[in-house]
Amino acid sequence: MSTTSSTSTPLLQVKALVKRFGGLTATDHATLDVMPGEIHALIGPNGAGKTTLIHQLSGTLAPDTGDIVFDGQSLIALPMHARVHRGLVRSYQITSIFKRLSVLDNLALAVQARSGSSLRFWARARAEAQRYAEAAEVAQRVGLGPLLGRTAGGLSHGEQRQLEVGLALATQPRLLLLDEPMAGMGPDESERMVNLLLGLRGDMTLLLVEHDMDAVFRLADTISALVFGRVVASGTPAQIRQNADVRRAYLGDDMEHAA
Ligand SMILES: Nc1ncnc2c1ncn2[C@@H]1O[C@H](COP(=O)(O)OP(=O)(O)OP(=O)(O)O)[C@@H](O)[C@H]1O
Repeated sequence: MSTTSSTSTPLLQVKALVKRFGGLTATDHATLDVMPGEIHALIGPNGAGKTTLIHQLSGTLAPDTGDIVFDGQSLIALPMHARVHRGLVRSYQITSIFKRLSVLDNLALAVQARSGSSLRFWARARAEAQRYAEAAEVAQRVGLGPLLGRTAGGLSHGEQRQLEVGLALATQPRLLLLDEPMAGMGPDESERMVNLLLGLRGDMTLLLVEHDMDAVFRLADTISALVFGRVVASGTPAQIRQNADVRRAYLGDDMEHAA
């Protein structure tokens, strides 16, 4: 895994991505840079093309034109698993929750999926102990430390979303893509997720799509706003709050409330 990126070089460069569905242009020369170690939020009104953009980054959708450069290399020709191998991971794209298994077993399986199991017999027991230790560490990071033995299917909605982030973390991403991590959460669950994501800042790079503006403005180092498939602004939360195009797109509503 390369660690050559300097802080002034973007980890991810999204270059003029165009994706059309028939007559509809869902992403229209979408362009943005994600810097290493930052929390970058992608916002935009409903139907702006946020999910379509994330799908193109993860490799589930191929753009019509444009480029995606990760750590200096184009990913455009690479399938999803090869992007994951390079460290570009979308939460719950690799592993989904096994509801009848425990939190710890779920995470241990995700660690195993990353590390493979081509070891000789005599080394397997030690590897398994290491896997479970790492799984327990990940559980701690996502706030599920006290729930290691709990069956995943019995977790609350918010806890299951925490586990999904944990499953992605177990693959040791360099850049983690999160599509609406706060969706369907109550205030307490959202607060826990915000704190969880703040705890990851610096250790990895996060690109998240989120409608909860309070969460976005608390979390993000950089915000990019997508309107009709175009990135109309990219900047600090203060810059985005003041941006006329962004305010127009939201008709002032959510922006006014975002602290
Ligand atoms: N597979 C598809 N086929 C046809 N049109 C699609 C497809 N996927 C998305 N679209 C359209 O592309 C546009 C962008 O959709 P997308 O889901 O990316 O927006 P979004 O910003 O994520 O919206 P939301 O915030 O509501 O989730 C929408 O008009 C949507 O209807």
